[in-house]
Amino acid sequence: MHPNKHHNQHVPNLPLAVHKGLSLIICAITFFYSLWNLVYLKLYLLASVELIIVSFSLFFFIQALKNQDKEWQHYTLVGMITVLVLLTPLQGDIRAGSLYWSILLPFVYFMMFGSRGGLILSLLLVFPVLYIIYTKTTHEGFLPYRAMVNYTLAHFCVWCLCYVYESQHQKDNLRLRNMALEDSLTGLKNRYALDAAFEHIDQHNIKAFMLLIDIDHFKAINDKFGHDIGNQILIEMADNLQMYANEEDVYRLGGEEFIIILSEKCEQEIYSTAESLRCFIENTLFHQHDLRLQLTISVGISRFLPGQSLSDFLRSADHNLYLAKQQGRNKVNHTLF
Ligand SMILES: Nc1nc2c(ncn2[C@@H]2O[C@H](COP(=O)(O)OP(=O)(O)OP(=O)(O)O)[C@@H](O)[C@H]2O)c(=O)[nH]1
Repeated sequence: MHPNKHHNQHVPNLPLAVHKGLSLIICAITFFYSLWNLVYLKLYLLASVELIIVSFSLFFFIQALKNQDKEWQHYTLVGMITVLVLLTPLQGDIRAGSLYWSILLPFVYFMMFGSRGGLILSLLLVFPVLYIIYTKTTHEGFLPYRAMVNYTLAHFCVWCLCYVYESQHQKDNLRLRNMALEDSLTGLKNRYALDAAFEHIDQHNIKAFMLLIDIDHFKAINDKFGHDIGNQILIEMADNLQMYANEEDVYRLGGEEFIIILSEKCEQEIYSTAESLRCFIENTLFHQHDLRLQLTISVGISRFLPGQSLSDFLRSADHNLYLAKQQGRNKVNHTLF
């Protein structure tokens, strides 16, 4: 083990989904209609509303490009599209077919607000659309009623499709996210999850400590008993570490290295926890098939200093771990007091 031999690779933060494309498309289409309504149809109120929407969607697009889009902007954008889609047939002639655009709204709602938000907003949309169909369709041959039934059925089908698709999409996203943050062998959180935890510590200036734990002479176990037994030992070690800390605070960094993040404790408590963990592992027999293995760990502790990067936080723990190994292993090394 050498200090600073790893922990330097940059792990990007996953960006929040932004709807750049949607705001740009809305901007372009609405601009086209605003010119049409202004110049040809002379529908000045509608054209003015459309030009306001053009300006907002352009603004949202620029914000999204800079990854500075806010939640209220998403709501405002969707609100504006809804108003536009409903206002156009009210202002103009329903036979021009502008109400057809309303069939797209459930897609937008589900895309922007997920399955629950999409479901509610799509349901709310039905009432004003039915009102418009009823009031703007000529009352002959049951036309308004036939149009309302057709619209309701079509809307219901789109609604179901969007709901099924978006629910599955959300489940897949959650599963992928968990997979991305989880160590596949031990089920512990991985380095990516550590990045997220560190961001929280850094942002809230939390008094946090890192225990960097390394199994002593693990290579010898692999060499003597094989890689599979080595893997089982790592799993058993992960279980043991979880008994010493909140499950959420234990990470596998890779190989035979683990991390425990402890917060809101004093230096003495941190040292005592690390020391009792070391003793516990030393006195625990690892059971693999008919093998009974006794293992030891070395621990390096670091304290998070405000403004420090994760690499620095890790480097400091790594240095203390290196010293623990130098002192003969089965040791806790720290510079806490
Ligand atoms: N079974 C198994 N072995 C792994 C895994 N990842 C890394 N290793 C092995 O872990 C061993 C780590 O060995 P070293 O870093 O040399 O250190 P060590 O033998 O533990 O000795 P010290 O750390 O100096 O006490 C290497 O043999 C790696 O092949 C894994 O996922 N499964």
